[in-house]
Amino acid sequence: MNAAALQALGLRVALGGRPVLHGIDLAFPAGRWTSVVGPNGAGKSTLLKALAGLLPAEGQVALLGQPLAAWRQRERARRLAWLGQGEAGAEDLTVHDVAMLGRLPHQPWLAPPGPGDRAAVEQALRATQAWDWRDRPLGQLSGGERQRVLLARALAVQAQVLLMDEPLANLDPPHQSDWLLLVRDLAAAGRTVVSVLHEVTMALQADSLVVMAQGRVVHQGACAAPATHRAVEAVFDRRIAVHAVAGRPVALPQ
Ligand SMILES: Nc1ncnc2c1ncn2[C@@H]1O[C@H](COP(=O)(O)OP(=O)(O)OP(=O)(O)O)[C@@H](O)[C@H]1O
Repeated sequence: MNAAALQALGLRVALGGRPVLHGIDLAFPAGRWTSVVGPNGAGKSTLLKALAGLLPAEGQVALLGQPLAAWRQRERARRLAWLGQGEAGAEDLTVHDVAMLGRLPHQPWLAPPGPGDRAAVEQALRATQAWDWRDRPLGQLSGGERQRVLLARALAVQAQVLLMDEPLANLDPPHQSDWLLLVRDLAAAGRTVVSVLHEVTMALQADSLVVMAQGRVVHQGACAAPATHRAVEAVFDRRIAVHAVAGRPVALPQ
């Protein structure tokens, strides 16, 4: 049994005076990729932000066995990488400099990047096939190209835990496949990945699935388990059905 790399206990969040998460208990084991699915407004992004400590929340989040609040900020930033949804800013920075932002938690205050930082950035940009644009400003890239740079920034952190909100946004099918291979490699190397995905078929390629509705977890289980497939169909009002194609679960519209 794997120890939980990230854990939520009784997690509650209110936004604009309205409860959005109603007491979430979840454990994300080390070396596993978990996807989170559910209808619009279910609270998936809010959950991910609360797990990253980006929102005020009641209850507890533990990262690698320590409460989130007990970590020093830089130490925490080395261990938990974040890829948000539709992130703006840094338009004038080059692709290389954007990816280098992922190394900030590793660098002494005001020190220039060292060889280890440059190697991590090159590796991350090559992994997302963004290395060739390293001198271009972020603001000149297409939506999918930009997403690959932001993914590289998250990879460059080399964190034990990666949280990604809609990482496939704007990615074409080959780069979605690349992302899948990348995430599997990360999990095989002992990292913990949690991704919020609208692409249910992609989500079902994970190790385990969290199904959310109305601010609650309605199911958590292995992606291969028939009970998980039934929970996915139910949460989307049976407008999709999960079938096995070439031995893998695939969600098709009804
Ligand atoms: N700043 C806010 N103030 C008030 N309510 C908010 C705020 N942000 C989000 N909400 C509400 O919280 C609920 C959960 O939002 P969240 O973005 O977590 O859902 P989601 O499952 O990620 O949705 P989607 O699939 O549409 O991205 C929604 O009902 C949303 O309207």
